[in-house]
Amino acid sequence: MNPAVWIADDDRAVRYVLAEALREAGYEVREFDRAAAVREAWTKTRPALLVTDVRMPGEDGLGLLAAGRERGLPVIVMSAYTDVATTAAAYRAGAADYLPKPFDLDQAVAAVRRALEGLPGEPPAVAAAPTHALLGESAPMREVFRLIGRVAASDLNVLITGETGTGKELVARALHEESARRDKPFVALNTAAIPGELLESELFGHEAGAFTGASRRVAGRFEQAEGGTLFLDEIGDMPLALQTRLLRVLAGGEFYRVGGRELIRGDVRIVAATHQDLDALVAAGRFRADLKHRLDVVRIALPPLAARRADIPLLARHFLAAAAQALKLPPKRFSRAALAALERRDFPGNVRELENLCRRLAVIAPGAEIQPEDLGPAPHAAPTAASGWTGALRAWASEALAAGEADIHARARAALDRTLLEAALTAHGGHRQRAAAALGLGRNTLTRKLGTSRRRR
Ligand SMILES: Nc1ncnc2c1ncn2[C@@H]1O[C@H](COP(=O)(O)OP(=O)(O)OP(=O)(O)O)[C@@H](O)[C@H]1O
Repeated sequence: MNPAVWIADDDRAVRYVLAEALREAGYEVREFDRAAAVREAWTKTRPALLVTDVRMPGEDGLGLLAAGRERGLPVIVMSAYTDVATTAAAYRAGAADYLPKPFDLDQAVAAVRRALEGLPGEPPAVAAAPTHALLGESAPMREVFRLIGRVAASDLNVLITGETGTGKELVARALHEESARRDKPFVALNTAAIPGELLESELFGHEAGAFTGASRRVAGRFEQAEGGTLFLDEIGDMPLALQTRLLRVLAGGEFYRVGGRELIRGDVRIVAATHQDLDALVAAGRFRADLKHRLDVVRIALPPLAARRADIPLLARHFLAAAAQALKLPPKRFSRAALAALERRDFPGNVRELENLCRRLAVIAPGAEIQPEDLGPAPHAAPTAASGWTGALRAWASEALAAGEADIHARARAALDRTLLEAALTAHGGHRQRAAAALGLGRNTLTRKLGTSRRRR
């Protein structure tokens, strides 16, 4: 006999399309419009799987989820209300899967098939809903929330990828706050912001006298994060020697402080992030493949803001209100036209750039309602091949190529970085964070580039 799948949803249209798709896939389907009807039915017979909506009149789907789990039933939860907290709550309560509405029917059928193939492990204890400010309603962000909810409770290492300013650190925090480790520390270490020679002692700590200037024992980030989560930002910038060391620690779960003899056992979940293409770094021999495998167990790819423009109004309103509150300024709002203009605008610095613009507007926009003209000129489009400096660059490259010079690309990049950075630092009185924001770079990226361009000089 075909496995029986029950669907509970007060929306007839959803029940209908889902039921049809599942029947077509060979399942025996029964439909229910409320939780009470399901409860009554399973006193007589039980399905192989229950798919339930969250919001229904009367008892909600999370109640059914709990009751279903008590009966050992796999339960898939679906909802139009997707945020990290509800998604994670559903997983914590033992949902086999979570389908954000509107969902793709193939995706729903695949989820049913997966859930019937194997029950998830025992659900971890349910805790109070944590708070964090990861916003988004667009389809790609819903998918991100789903992934966070799904993997937060597991202890798997996660690799977060995405351009600068897309929210990688926020995702790392959300993973921590939604996990059983939430009462333990979340410790972040930016690999790019710390000189290579200091990184080892930053990570693993050191004993007094381990090196010149080490006057007392210092705990490293690994120790500080004990029982919690260690967020390694810009992991692609980690020097190779340290990658080897980190790999050993991850494999063995033990380490020594620098200059120390005491073996320390650590229980730390690693969440790493990079804006670089780690696979390309591996191919280029700049990142250890075995370390990548350790870190890249689950990958969460954050889309650039350009791939989720629908979220711009929501984010902009939030940032504007938050800035007004933080700076104790009278609240302002965006006119419709201003929001529409923002939605069309390019933000190479992603959410961070949008946030900075909103802060600026909270302070400088003249009226209570922000108009399109208050937004200021859009960031300049990249110059075309015919215009000024690319013409000069082309001439330079042709010459260098003709002369058979080496490292042309690296030298050109170094010169490009240096020129942009110097211009931005001059324009912003040497203030790194402002210079970075003006260029559409994260502060970390700027720090890294400053290091690189200084070394090359
Ligand atoms: N989805 C979001 N909702 C609300 N705020 C966000 C969101 N994404 C990013 N932000 C805000 O944008 C800023 C940049 O985010 P974050 O530092 O997490 O980015 P990042 O990808 O780690 O950047 P970098 O690679 O430069 O370190 C932060 O102030 C963060 O709070």
